[in-house]
Order: sequence, then structure tokens, then C-alpha cells
Amino acid sequence: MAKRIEASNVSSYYGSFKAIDSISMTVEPKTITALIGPSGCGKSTFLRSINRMHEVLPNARIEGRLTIDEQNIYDPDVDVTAVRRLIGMVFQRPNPFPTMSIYENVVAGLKLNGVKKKSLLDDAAEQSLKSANLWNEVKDRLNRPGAGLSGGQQQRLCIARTIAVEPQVVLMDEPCSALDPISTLAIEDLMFKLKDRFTIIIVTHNMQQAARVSDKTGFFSIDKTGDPGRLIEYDDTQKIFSNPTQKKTEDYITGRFG
Ligand SMILES: Nc1ncnc2c1ncn2[C@@H]1O[C@H](COP(=O)(O)OP(=O)(O)OP(=O)(O)O)[C@@H](O)[C@H]1O
Repeated sequence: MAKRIEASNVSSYYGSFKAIDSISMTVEPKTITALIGPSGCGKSTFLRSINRMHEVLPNARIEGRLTIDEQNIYDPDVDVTAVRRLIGMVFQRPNPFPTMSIYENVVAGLKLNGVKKKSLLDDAAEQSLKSANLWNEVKDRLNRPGAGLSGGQQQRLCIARTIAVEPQVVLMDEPCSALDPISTLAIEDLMFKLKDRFTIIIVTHNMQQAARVSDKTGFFSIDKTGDPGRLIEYDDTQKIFSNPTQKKTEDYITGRFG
């Protein structure tokens, strides 16, 4: 089941440096939300705050409230591993486990969760690779190394690995920035397909991509170096790209700034 995400006044810090200031937004289930904005305005920091990856760094912390279907994921009694299982993440560079086969990559998370039965693992591998639009390309070489695939295939393998554990939210941090245009379109097609099942948030520098794939867009910005990033405008993607309310948004999307 895809889930609603609600951020209320989320500020994230690296030590004493405040990287984002008081971000509030609601992301509806089964939608794609794009986060755009100039370099260093805190898009990735916000994304990593959503699945508690931010706090992995020493001295990193957040303030505010982040709920997934009413559950505050920062409540002290919340199991962090369970949060990260619920909220999967795909990174900028495809990062398949280098020593594992294609099959082992996809089922790695399930095995970690204690699934042992071969038929269940086989089934999950096939379904996840099909969902990731990769099955036909790899079904005859499942035991070959994942690292032997092309960049675009590796990224789809990482998406298959992420969705194999049935998360409810999928976070994507510039998932296409290392890919060629054809692989990029393959990932975008895949995102459309996945939004039937998952809530997706994508950080992208590619404005055409944000306009093509997302339902909602959040524009982040900073006033000057050293200031925290702020959410300037958050609205339907069509509105942001055709008639934004804020001048800063307009300047950014028309290329006058950033
Ligand atoms: N590990 C870290 N330690 C300290 N500061 C960090 C760390 N990671 C990011 N920052 C700082 O936090 C701010 C926000 O960075 P972040 O990577 O979230 O921005 P971004 O909008 O995703 O940038 P980009 O588009 O370039 O990826 C920047 O000032 C950055 O230098």
C-alpha cells in the first residue's frame, strides 16, 4: 500500500549548520513528486531525512515532524530499520552489490528479512525484475554478475532490488543523472508504471524530466551560500511550469537563475 507523507517544519542540520529550514509539504499516495532547485539548496538532505538516512552521518539531526500515514517516523520507539524498509531509496549512481549475481542482488533485501524459501525468492525476483522492465533482458543470465550490466540496466536492477521488499515509498535521488537519454526514458516509463503501487519522490536537475514525470513539484532555493535551503513553492507540476506564483520559481524554471 502506498502511503501519504507529511513533513511539518522539518529542519535538518549537519552539526551546527542548518541545511534546510522548516520544510512543510504533503505528498499524496501513488503520486510522483519532483524536487527541483539549484545545487546545495537541500533537496537531497530533505530526501534523506524522509527515510532517516540523514542521521547516519555523525552530528546530523533533524527538527520537526515527518509522518508516514500518521506515524511519526522520528518517534523514539520507531524501528529505524523498519522505516528504511518501508521507504526505499535509489541513488544517483547505480550501486548493485558488486560481488552478487543479478538474482542475488534482487533478493538480497528479502533474504536479509529472513525469507529463505527458494520458490518465494524466485517468484519475487521474477516479479520485481518484470516490474522494473528488466526481466526480458536478463532472464537468461540471472546468475551473471549484476555489475556486468549496462548503466541503465544496473539502475533498473537497483530499482528491482528496492521494490522487491515491497516498500510503500520510493525515494529517487537523481536516478538518471548518470544515464544516457534512452536509459533515462526507460526509467521514466518505469516510474509511471510504479506509481500505481508506490508513492515516489524524485530529486532531479532535469526540468524537462520533472515536467514529464511528476504530478507535483517542489522548488527549493537558498538566498545565499551558508543560508539554509527553503521550499519556495510546491504545487501541481503543470502550475509550477506554466504559471508559478513566486518570481523566484519563474526565474529558475526559465533559466534566469540557478
Ligand atoms: N555530509 C555533509 N556534511 C556537511 N554538509 C553537508 C553534507 N551534505 C550536504 N551538506 C551541505 O548541505 C547543503 C545542502 O546539500 P544537499 O546535497 O542536500 O543539496 P542539493 O540541493 O541536493 O544539492 P545538489 O543539487 O548539488 O545535489 C549544502 O550546503 C551542502 O554543502
